[in-house]
Amino acid sequence: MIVVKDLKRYYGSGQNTVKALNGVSFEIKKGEFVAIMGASGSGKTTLLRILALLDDATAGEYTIRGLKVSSLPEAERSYYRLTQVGYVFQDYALINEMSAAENVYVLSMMEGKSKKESYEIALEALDKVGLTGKQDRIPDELSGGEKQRVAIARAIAKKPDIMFADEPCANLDTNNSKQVLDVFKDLNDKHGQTIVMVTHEQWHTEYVDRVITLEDGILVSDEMMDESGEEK
Ligand SMILES: Nc1ncnc2c1ncn2[C@@H]1O[C@H](COP(=O)(O)OP(=O)(O)OP(=O)(O)O)[C@@H](O)[C@H]1O
Repeated sequence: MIVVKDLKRYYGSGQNTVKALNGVSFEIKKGEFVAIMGASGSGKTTLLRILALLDDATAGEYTIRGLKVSSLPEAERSYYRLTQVGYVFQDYALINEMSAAENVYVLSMMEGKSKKESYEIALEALDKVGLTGKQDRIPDELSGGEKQRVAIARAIAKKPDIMFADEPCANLDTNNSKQVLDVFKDLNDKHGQTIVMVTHEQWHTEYVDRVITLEDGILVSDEMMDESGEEK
């Protein structure tokens, strides 16, 4: 589904060049739940942002379902990003003045769907993340884990090809982290949602199929996991 070939992302120039990604290649199959791990500064967020079309690579090739997205014109990249890619941020990125349902359906409405249809899509997405009945709460009336689940609902409402999550549990305690990871696992198991998640917590590997580890912008290991989070 995703094919990445010799991806590079350099910041700055000359002696100050930072090689955030220095030639990374891998493939991700449809329906996989993949964790990207590695020390701080190893290039995880840089990689995720390029895969989600939020940033451009300096060099290399990137295809999604055979479509060479790395060389699409910006208008098409932007359309693809809006309609096909789900992204979950560390800090939820919810709009405080809007209810949970409104936060979820704002994207559907941007796509031109009616308010009624968008609201129904939002309720279905909130139901999938275990937030039935909380559609009218604003973010301040929700726990951190619930806020992140609203953000996940917003991401899945557009039925994305792929969902990306950048340290989605970074601001959550263990209990809320488990609820969020259970939602990802459920979406992956029951709906075959392809998920790529950056994390630095070893115990999160219990939830995923595969762990890709980066070190200084290079892929240093790519392991399949069994149910207990051990390498197969
Ligand atoms: N906009 C930028 N300008 C310059 N250097 C950057 C920029 N963004 C990231 N970097 C550098 O690129 C390298 C990789 O950063 P990145 O954020 O991808 O790492 P990370 O593995 O996600 O780290 P963390 O776990 O701390 O979030 C780091 O050396 C970082 O300082």
